[in-house]
Amino acid sequence: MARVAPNAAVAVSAPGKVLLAGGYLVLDREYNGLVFGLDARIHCVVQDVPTRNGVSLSEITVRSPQFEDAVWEYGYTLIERDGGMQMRPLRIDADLKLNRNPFVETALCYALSYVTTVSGNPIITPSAITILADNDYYSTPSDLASGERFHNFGVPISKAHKTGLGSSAALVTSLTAAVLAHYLPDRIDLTTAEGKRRLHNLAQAAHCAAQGKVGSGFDVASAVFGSCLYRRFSPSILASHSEPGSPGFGSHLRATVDEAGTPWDTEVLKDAVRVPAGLRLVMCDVSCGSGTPGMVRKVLDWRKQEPAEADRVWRDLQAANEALAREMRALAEASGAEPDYASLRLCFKAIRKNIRTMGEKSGVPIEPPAQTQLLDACEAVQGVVGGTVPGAGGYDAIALLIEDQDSTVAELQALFKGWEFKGEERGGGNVSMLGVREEMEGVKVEDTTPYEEYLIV
Ligand SMILES: Nc1ncnc2c1ncn2[C@@H]1O[C@H](COP(=O)(O)OP(=O)(O)OP(=O)(O)O)[C@@H](O)[C@H]1O
Ligand SMILES: C[C@@](O)(CCOP(=O)(O)O)CC(=O)O
Repeated sequence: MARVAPNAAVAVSAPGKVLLAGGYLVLDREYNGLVFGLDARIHCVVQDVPTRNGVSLSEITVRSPQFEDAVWEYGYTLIERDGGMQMRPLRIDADLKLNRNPFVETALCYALSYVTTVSGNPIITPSAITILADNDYYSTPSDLASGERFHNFGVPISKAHKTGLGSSAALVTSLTAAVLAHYLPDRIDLTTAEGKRRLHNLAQAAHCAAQGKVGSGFDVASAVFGSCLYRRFSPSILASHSEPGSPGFGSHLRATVDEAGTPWDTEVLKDAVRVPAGLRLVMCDVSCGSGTPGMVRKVLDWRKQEPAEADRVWRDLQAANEALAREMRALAEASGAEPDYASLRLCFKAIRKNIRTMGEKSGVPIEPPAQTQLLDACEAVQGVVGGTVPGAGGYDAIALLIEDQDSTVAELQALFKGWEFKGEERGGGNVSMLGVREEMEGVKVEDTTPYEEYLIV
């Protein structure tokens, strides 16, 4: 039987995200979210492992060399009755504990199950996969003295400080894309709309399975398509998906990904999202204690209890979010005259006001007073147009739209240097600017040369 013919080595990268507007709303298909890709990417390189003396073991090794103990070795077996590909973790540490990475394991299981079903060929050749993450996922520029392209953090991933850029979605997307490009070079083209759509569907299915719940998927969508106005898929598309290993999983997955039965109703509007020339996004990491657990559940519980009041808040916030997207696009398309950011400022004010209402009414600190003070202070800086608590909000981050000039960045840095969180039980935190900005493009097939020094040869 012929083997699935791989490319010798392929590299793919996918961007991180910020949900500038639309947190909570985007969980409901009635509403949408304004999501920006960020220029912090996760890169995956798949290399063919040559067979020795004609003998090849069915093994795939995945390494994430920036972290300690970040090697995952898998044996893979095709399960009978079309059950898909089973990944068996092989490496066991001294305490007989398996060091598992559910995102890597599930993404591989889904991608290889899809590859074997599409190619009709059960034989997958062994490979070595390297994951490389841009440093901003786990640090700020001032944390790093080395200036190394891919910093060695010297800790296990579980101990790394996450900055909230959506590492798991970017990882699942780039890993899935790299496996598809490696094993199905003639059957999927990630530069086409159709190829991206299949990648999106497969990565959403794997990401939901790995995290054990069907979220809105805005992070996977922006990892695939880049910045966009996003309307989620109906959760029913994935809610009743069969389990890997169960009879028919392979065909079911293929039908879902290729939209053989039900088409996916995801809406990704790329043209609706622009950043006007002369402006940029800035992300700031706030370490002011940890976020409140269960924020999403509490907000949704309140919405269920008070549907009429919640609908008003949802509608007002949606209108404010749409106005922001519209205004940014209008400014991007306007030419000539000196730009006037007055309406854009009002859009941010309206979003923040509605978010605070949502937080007060549901009893969840979405834009808590500490973040209100910080955002107000940022908005008073010359060149700052406006800001939000992105995504689910809380104490973790702020996102700002600013004039793209060094003086504004320097003034913000100075503000953050002396910033103290006051008047809350969560004192002692600090604020730092990440080295990232918006990125319009999603998944990219990359040249492998820049990664070579990090690969096992
Ligand atoms: N560089 C990496 N190498 C291997 N696995 C990684 C890497 N980065 C992230 N992961 C996987 O993703 C998990 C983190 O996912 P999680 O959803 O908790 O964070 P996140 O996606 O960064 O969150 P957020 O949506 O708040 O930004 C890690 O525990 C690990 O399994
Ligand atoms: C609250 C929510 O709408 C956004 C969460 O965003 P983030 O993980 O905080 O960036 C949840 C979701 O969309 O899955």
